[in-house]
Amino acid sequence: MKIISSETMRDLDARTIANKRVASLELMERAGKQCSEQIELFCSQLAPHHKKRLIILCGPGNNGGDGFVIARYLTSKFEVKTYCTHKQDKLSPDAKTNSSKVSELCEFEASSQLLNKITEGDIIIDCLFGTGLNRALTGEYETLVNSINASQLPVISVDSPSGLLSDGQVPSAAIKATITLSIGLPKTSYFQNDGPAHVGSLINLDIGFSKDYITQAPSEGQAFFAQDAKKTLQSFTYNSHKYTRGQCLIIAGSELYNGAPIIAADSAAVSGAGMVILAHESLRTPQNPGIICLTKPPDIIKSHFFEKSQSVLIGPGIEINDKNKKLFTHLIKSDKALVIDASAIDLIADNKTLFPRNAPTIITPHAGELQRLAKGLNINHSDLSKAAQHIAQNLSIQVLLKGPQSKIYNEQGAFSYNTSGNWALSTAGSGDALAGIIASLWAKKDINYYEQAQLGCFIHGKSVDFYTGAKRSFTVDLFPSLISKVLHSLSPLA
Ligand SMILES: NC(=O)C1=CN([C@@H]2O[C@H](COP(=O)(O)OP(=O)(O)OC[C@H]3O[C@@H](n4cnc5c(N)ncnc54)[C@H](O)[C@@H]3O)[C@@H](O)[C@H]2O)[C@@H](O)CC1
Ligand SMILES: [K+]
Repeated sequence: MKIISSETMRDLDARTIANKRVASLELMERAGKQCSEQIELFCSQLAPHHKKRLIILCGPGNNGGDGFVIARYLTSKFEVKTYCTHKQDKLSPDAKTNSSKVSELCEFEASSQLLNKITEGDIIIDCLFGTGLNRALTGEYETLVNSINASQLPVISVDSPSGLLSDGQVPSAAIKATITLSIGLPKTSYFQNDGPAHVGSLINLDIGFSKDYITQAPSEGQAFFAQDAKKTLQSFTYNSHKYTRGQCLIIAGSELYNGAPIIAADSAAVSGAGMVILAHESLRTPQNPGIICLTKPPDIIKSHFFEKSQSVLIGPGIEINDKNKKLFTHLIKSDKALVIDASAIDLIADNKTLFPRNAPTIITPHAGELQRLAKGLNINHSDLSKAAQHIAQNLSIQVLLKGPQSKIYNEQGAFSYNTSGNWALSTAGSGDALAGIIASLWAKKDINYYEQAQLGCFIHGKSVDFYTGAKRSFTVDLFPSLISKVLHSLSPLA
């Protein structure tokens, strides 16, 4: 999905309204309704004893207007308190209209009391400022935002965490959101400067801007959202069988790291491939008995398992020894779609003359692995994003640079941000699941490999977004069931 500037977003709003495609109040109604659905969904995932009392904070502009619509939709379902910073007659016209529909539920001109009020609730809905914020927050706003951040309460920001400027800078204070509900299209501020540290999980809400306006809007980059995932997830036909669904081979593990292959294989098996073959070094078995396990296979490259596989994943938990070095060179020379993860990434530099390959390749490094590879290839690695782009173009491969906002570069150096996931992913074994998911999605011929890689990264992140327990208690054995939940949310036919 296209990322646009806040200025372009305002222009899109204005054109839509001026050309009478959709009335401004109707746009606000759609925004508020969809936000309230997402808030309800968030509440449904909380522990049963959680009181779910909502505090909606509304500013003077249309961002506040969205808040009044949300209040109207949610008041019959939750205990809702709505506070507005301004008097009703000082609000923007649409905010005023919507405030009048809930005026008996709302306290106006409440700025000075807000500090005491926020702790009367359990979830804060931030509708103070959206794309109209044009300067740093000061005075009471700055104090309020700092107190909200210190409150340890979940905050759902509508369209933008209040205080985040359109270039992603936070000159004074800004809400550190748990979730940001982006209205219309994602804005540059989410991805630049201080943006990533403030937006939390991103969800984009399509409120029905006309397709031609969106096409004409200048693009500031690409990001992958649930809407993209829905379009990219392939469906299978009634006569699918295990071979048409694809076969993927996973070469992973060592005596020491014998869990990594299990996580990768179990994640691959639930992501679409009809057959998953695991070649590994220990007697440990995956959760899924359908996975074919080859323990210490003598020469996997000569086996029919290799021949029949459309994709091969190499890396999770492998030891760098002569046998694996030789195997790696064979794989690079082969015509298989390759997913290269973990310590196998370290073997690329010695094989750099074998690139570009004749088949799609993706590497999935975290920052440290990318730095090592860049060093090995004599590429400047002071700026990791530039190094990733350089490597992608030079070797003609895809590079998935893992991090809080993972980026996926294609062979031409263009990239897209992933928008799912949270810090629960920062646990050992998480990357093995990601590599397994992508290998599974790549176990097919004639697909758009770049789109499928983005889909894989999105599914992986969304799995932990769907996890309803304490984030710190998330363990990687939960990936298979969560992946299945994510896929089902993307399509009832998944
Ligand atoms: N028709 C539309 O334009 C739609 C707008 N929508 C919502 O409206 C938002 C944009 O609305 P607006 O353009 O009214 O802008 P905002 O509601 O973001 O804020 C504008 C107001 O904040 C004041 N302000 C700006 N910076 C400030 C600061 N640092 N300290 C104190 N006050 C400050 C301005 O003077 C103005 O009164 C979007 O982010 C979105 O949430 C949605 O309802 C969809 C439709
Ligand atoms: K906001």
